[in-house]
Amino acid sequence: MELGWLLCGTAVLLLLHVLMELSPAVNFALRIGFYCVLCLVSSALAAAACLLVNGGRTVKNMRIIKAVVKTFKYFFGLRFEVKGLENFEVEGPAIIVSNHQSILDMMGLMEVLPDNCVQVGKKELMYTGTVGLIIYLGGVIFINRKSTSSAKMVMAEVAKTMAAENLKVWVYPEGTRNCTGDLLPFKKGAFHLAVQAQVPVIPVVYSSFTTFYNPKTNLFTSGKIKVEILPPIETKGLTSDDVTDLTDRCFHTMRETLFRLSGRPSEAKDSS
Ligand SMILES: CCCCC/C=C\C/C=C\CCCCCCCC(=O)SCCNC(=O)CCNC(=O)[C@H](O)C(C)(C)COP(=O)(O)OP(=O)(O)OC[C@H]1O[C@@H](n2cnc3c(N)ncnc32)[C@H](O)[C@@H]1OP(=O)(O)O
Ligand SMILES: CCCCCCCC/C=C\CCCCCCCC(=O)OC[C@@H](O)COP(=O)(O)O
Repeated sequence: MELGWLLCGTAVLLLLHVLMELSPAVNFALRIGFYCVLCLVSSALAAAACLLVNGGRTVKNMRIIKAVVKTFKYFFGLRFEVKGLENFEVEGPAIIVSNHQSILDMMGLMEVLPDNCVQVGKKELMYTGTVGLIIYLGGVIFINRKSTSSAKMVMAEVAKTMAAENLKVWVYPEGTRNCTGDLLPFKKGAFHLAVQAQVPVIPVVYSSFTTFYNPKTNLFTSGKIKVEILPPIETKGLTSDDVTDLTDRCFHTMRETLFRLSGRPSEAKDSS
């Protein structure tokens, strides 16, 4: 009986292996499916640990989440080469902005996440089962992207509490995932937040995933991701009139870095 199950299991695994070798679509679906299952299962286990250790929703839970998610890269053959971690060592709160390519970014995020740092996320993430639960427990700030006024209100509240709680806040200024190898124009929320709280902006750039991950062509193989944490941009003395300039400056710096890390000729001057 047990031998029967063993043979059956081996046959299923072999079949999946052959299908993955033959069809990029199957390979892609199985690898992304596995990533989602890994997130859902790990989130359930991590949520139990967070509740036991820290008792509820707190940024302290990010340490537990980080420890778990940092192991995921080994399942997918991903390697990170990180430079500039010392740039996170600013005194007090800061806004961190980075490019956002895929749901796989959670691995890159946790690879470098500094202490006392929460992310801004779309409110729909709350309804992703155990993943929503762990994101809630980690203290993520939820915004409604469909309502600018309510998003602005949430951000203004964050600007007030950042100093009191010595928080760093991680924002994806493109506002959505973008896996084209370039940046989308930046939304201004992160930069308003930095100016309102008078805290520095720290840009973080991940090299393009396009050589190993492309949902349009069902590409998902192993690969290397270069990460660079850039020097902080000071906002002391800036006012809301300076937000557009600050946003543009950060966009161009990050775009140039993205192209350099991805081995692509710089086109930063052609577009804004
Ligand atoms: C253990 C296993 C675990 C498994 C899982 C692994 C890990 C999970 C754990 C934790 C990690 C969680 C990570 C979550 C990541 C989530 C990622 C996302 O959800 S990205 C999408 C959501 N984020 C964003 O959208 C942020 C970027 N967007 C913005 O900043 C926007 O500006 C906005 C605030 C949302 C508003 O956007 P909207 O499109 O409505 O408007 P505009 O940006 O065009 O602005 C219009 C207008 O308003 C002015 N403005 C904007 N913000 C402000 C402000 N705060 N104050 C004043 N004015 C503001 C802006 O300048 C524009 O005016 P003008 O054109 O005149 O300049
Ligand atoms: C009971 C409900 C069950 C729902 C099951 C949902 C399954 C989802 C499981 C695992 C997915 C892992 C997701 C990890 C979190 C990813 C955060 C993220 O990258 O969000 C995308 C968001 O930034 C931008 O969204 P859009 O690009 O605008 O779209």
